[in-house]
Amino acid sequence: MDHSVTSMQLPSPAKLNLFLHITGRREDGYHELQTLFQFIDLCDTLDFSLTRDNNIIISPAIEQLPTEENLIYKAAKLLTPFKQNPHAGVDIILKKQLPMGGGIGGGSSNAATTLLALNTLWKCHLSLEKLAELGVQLGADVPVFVMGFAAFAEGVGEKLQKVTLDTPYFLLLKPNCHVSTGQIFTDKYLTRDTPPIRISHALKLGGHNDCLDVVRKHNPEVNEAYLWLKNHGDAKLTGTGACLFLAFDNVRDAERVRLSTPKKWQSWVCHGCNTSPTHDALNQWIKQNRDKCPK
Ligand SMILES: C[C@](O)(CO)[C@H](O)COP(=O)(O)OP(=O)(O)OC[C@H]1O[C@@H](n2ccc(N)nc2=O)[C@H](O)[C@@H]1O
Ligand SMILES: Nc1ncnc2c1ncn2[C@@H]1O[C@H](COP(=O)(O)OP(=O)(O)OP(=O)(O)O)[C@@H](O)[C@H]1O
Repeated sequence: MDHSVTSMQLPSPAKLNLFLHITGRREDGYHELQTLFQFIDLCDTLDFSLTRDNNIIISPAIEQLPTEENLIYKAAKLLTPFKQNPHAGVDIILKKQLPMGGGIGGGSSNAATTLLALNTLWKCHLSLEKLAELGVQLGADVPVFVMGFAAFAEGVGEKLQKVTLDTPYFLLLKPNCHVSTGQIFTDKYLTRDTPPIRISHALKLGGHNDCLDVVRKHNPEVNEAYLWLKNHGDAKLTGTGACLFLAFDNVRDAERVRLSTPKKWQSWVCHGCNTSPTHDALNQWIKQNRDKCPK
């Protein structure tokens, strides 16, 4: 078989929460949210190569993370009951660029990219909706990466309405610390009763991040970076942090502020997107391989 149809390289982008309101708490402890998700063109890359040995191999390993806990592995495992060929396996090479514990959803994105790639390579023929339903077991942020459109989200982040947003440039800052999502969501002082808003309100007026004060309290580095970034505009926290971001109309202004960023913090200039780069690349792959793929 042509090698191109047995392998696939896909980007795995980060997301930003342009705002994050916590509107309630469910009985299982999870929080009801309202958020606006946008993708950015800052990405990990995943290379998938089909094998015939029924194994899931991921390299290089992520430091201090056993393979069985890697969300890429868990996503591949979730799809194994749906493989057309029970002997099909996969070798996956992960080129990691996204910082972990940054609130930009790198792990969830890797899981979604794996679901999308293997659904095609293993010919599972599952719909995006079914993949999102499987993916939410791995993390609240997986469905938006599976669906691949910028979205107003409710529930725990899985009830998605497609939106079209402005696509500014962002300066993204990663303070030198790792925020535990679980710790933020269990803090007794977290605001959990922001009144729900309508999507029209969200699109017109935006919102705030209810996690910001609690994250700043637990993480002095985030506080310091927030105060620094605020001097340059409307600084925001994504998810439960640690990353902060600021929107710009043009790339020059974003680069100018980045140049003055204290070197102790990682920083990137990136572009907001309404479609996930994973979907753009997957659609391209499908177009190129349509005639070569046996049904
Ligand atoms: C904060 C966001 O990034 C916003 O997009 C997500 O809601 C978090 O998604 P995530 O990192 O995929 O989070 P998960 O792995 O599902 O959950 C981590 C922990 O955070 C808490 N958690 C998470 C999401 C949520 N809506 N309510 C919660 O209370 C739970 O204690 C959970 O054990
Ligand atoms: N493939 C993966 N890439 C990154 N992290 C992973 C992966 N698999 C499992 N993890 C675990 O998930 C944790 C959170 O990683 P992730 O990059 O998704 O953080 P995050 O950006 O804060 O996510 P979120 O915005 O969803 O809270 C990591 O600390 C790591 O232990």
